[in-house]
Amino acid sequence: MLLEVKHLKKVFKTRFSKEETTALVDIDFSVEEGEYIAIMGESGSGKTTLLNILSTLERPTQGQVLLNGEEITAIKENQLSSFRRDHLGFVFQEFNLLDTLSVRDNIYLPLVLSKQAPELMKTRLDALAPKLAISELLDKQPFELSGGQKQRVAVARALISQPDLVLADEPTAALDFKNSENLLELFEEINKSGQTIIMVTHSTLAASHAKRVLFIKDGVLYHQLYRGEKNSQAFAKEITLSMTSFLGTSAQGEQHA
Ligand SMILES: Nc1ncnc2c1ncn2[C@@H]1O[C@H](COP(=O)(O)OP(=O)(O)OP(=O)(O)O)[C@@H](O)[C@H]1O
Repeated sequence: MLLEVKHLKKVFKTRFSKEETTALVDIDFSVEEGEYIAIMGESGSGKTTLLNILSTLERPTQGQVLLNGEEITAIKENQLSSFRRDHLGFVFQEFNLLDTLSVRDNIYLPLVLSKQAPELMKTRLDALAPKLAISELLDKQPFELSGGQKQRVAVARALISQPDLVLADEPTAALDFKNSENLLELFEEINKSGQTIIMVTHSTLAASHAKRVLFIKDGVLYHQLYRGEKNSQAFAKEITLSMTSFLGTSAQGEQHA
């Protein structure tokens, strides 16, 4: 099993008050290599907290996360950044590219930080750039790119270290419909080539491209759907029905996928 999430609980305590918020009550699931999972839930349901724990940015109050059998929730503070660099790839809503670096250097950054040889960086980028349609963009600066182009560069940066797991936080939220569709197709292709992906999203459309959707409510995983052989339109309908019946609301986010 690639990822095992065992009985995660997260309680936030505010420093100056006695108030506590239980963001995650008891979250338990596992992920096989090659899966593509979307995590959905209403605002405040605990999605970001869960993703932050999987990213090792946040520690759980109770429970464990194992990646390839290694307990990542127990990694020492001073080893966390190198762990993240070597094993995880991140794609964020706001791209998080550094404007002072060229596109190429942005993509190389995780490998520069882990002191990889320049030849290896070039070989990896030469293989990735055509797949992501960014070959023409490598010498530009991020501020010269459109949102869709920036997100493809961010995906290249996430993939260049050949991570065990790509974690994406609302990756289509800042994109228009067409660029969202392009990014979701790209994620599907990347997944087909073997990359495991976990994506948090409000968007039914985005989730409908995944192979499995986990629904979280009030810090509990209470439902999941498998796509199976369905196309994304049929799966989107099923997700909407689940959202409506289980969450008591209709799915959000259709305006920008
Ligand atoms: N650092 C923190 N300190 C205190 N409470 C927090 C903190 N982070 C999150 N929470 C609380 O934990 C609960 C879950 O928040 P979380 O951000 O995980 O939800 P979410 O599903 O990602 O929401 P959204 O979709 O709006 O991003 C909320 O009640 C939130 O207020």
